[in-house]
Amino acid sequence: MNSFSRAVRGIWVHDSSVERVIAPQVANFSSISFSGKKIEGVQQVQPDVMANRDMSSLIGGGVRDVFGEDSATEEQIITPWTRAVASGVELLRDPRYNKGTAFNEKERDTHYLRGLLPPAYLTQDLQVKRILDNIRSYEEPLQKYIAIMDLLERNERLFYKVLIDNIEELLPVVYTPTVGEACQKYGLIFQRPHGLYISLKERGRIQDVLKNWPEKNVRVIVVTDGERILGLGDLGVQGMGIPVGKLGLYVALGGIRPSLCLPVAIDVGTNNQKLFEDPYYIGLRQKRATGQEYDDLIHEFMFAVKQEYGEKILVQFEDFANHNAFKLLAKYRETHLVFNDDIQGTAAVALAGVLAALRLTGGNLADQRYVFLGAGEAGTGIAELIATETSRTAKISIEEARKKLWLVDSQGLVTKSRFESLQHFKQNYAHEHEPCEDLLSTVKALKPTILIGTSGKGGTFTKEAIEALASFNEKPVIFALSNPTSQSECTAEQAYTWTKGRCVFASGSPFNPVTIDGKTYYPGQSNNAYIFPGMGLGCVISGAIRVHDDMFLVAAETLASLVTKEHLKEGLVFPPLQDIRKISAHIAADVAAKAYDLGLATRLPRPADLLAYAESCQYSPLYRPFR
Ligand SMILES: O=C([O-])CC(=O)C(=O)O
Ligand SMILES: [Mg+2]
Repeated sequence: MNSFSRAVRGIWVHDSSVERVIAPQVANFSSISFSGKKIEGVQQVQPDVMANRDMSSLIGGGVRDVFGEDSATEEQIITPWTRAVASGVELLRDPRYNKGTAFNEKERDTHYLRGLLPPAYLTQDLQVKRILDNIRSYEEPLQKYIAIMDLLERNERLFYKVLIDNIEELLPVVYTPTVGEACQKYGLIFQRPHGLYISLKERGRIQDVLKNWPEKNVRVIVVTDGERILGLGDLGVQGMGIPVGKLGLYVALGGIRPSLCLPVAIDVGTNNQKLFEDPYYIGLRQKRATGQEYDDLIHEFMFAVKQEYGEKILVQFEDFANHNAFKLLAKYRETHLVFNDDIQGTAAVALAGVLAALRLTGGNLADQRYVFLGAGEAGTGIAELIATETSRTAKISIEEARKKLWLVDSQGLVTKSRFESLQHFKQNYAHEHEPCEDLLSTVKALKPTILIGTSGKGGTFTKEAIEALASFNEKPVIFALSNPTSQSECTAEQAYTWTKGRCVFASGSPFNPVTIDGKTYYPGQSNNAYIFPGMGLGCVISGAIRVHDDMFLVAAETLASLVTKEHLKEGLVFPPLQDIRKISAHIAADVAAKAYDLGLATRLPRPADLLAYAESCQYSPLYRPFR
């Protein structure tokens, strides 16, 4: 290495504020550009350079040998990672560091930006306002989605600032319902790729693929195989929109820093005929791999991520079809830090909603009778968490507690007589009863106090069923949880109208307030976005190595406890989303405390004030000054 490149190493040591990692994947790589100049002959950074990285990003004690160079044996392949200070046009094109018109005069000089930007200087706040004005000018939700995701590709901090400052307005754009439409048209609207695509073509070399991801210190992965995207079914690899959206919320709602997040779409094909016919489809055009071939790919992935990122990598399974979702969770919860958001996250948010609703309707968990329309991941996940909490608080057996919860699937009421033909995850809820062929007859026969929709099918809470529910409950609780809005079991307006304004209503996707006869009702949003960002932050700050069900129970209790009397007076059973970062910090602190109590936390010593610690770890999207 010549003296010039040694000098460059010295500069790296002193400047970590604008550092970035670049990935010279080409075999003959021999130069990098530095401050607009080409530097020849730089091949490999000494591992000790990494010691000068921003170590606060290694929350909870990450591994130092992040590039795996120290530990590599002579036969092992290493990737010649190197870093450079970004400047000039490259700085403007780097979304992590770009500030656009918010670069000040001094930064424009120091970083070779003169002339590359128009003369005006805008504050970040003014940029936020400008972006909002732009987004609001689009009529179609999908146009808004494209515009804001485009911002993420240009200027990451501005994207998160816009999102964090305007959560209530923008959540429906970056998340349900619009993200559903975005996934359906993902090929058409495809611009720059987000996240990591792992298809059957990468079989046998998934770890190498992970090495192509520019961040080495990943702590949270959201992964889907695209088979059951929201209530929209199989969208193949276009399900990528979901991990990208969910990780956006990990950052905006939870405060996990963006560089720690990795969205993954696993592509094993699709059984969606429409996608085969779509010329713009971006995935493999083959039927879904199943059985051993499927299991092997997932297994390789699960072990590659642990190999690459260590024991404390959190993997969130998202939008897998029922048959795989339960199986994968059962298989990997023993060996990895994993949870399934559709089973466990949805369950925690629904339990929180029920706990808060009981403060409005009176009674306790054990007094309730529940009917679920839909007996898949969400339905059985919620049922099991409610049964667990009921068993714990009422001091009855879990079997007794389960008897209060009834499932209705496409064949009607789940009963003992159907036991043999039931999928295993429904069997705990096959109670003795006469057959009921649909929701209406079930509601009439069982007289539930709480009705929960997890069917993935829109319009399935019929007027007759809701009116029947309202006929024997003063304040019926109705949760229509399926997503996106088109799949919601009923609308907020229908629920309030059919119950003459008496119901406590929440839905998975947002509905606007409804005014009937001069009275306004405020529907709640029972979406797992209340839980997973805080759950993830709690795992990361405690260095948890496994997710225990009690961590979801505590997350639900914490969320419910944050619902105030004032919220309840308005009929709200969830706290306002605009407070979500605080809510997430509370959930994170309590989840972390539970992880410590259970001996699952590795970040030692345990911080004395976990809430203050959680808040101090939250990512801020404010621009940082450059030299
Ligand atoms: O993404 C959402 O809005 C909630 C969720 O996990 C699902 O519906 O699959
Ligand atoms: Mg989901």
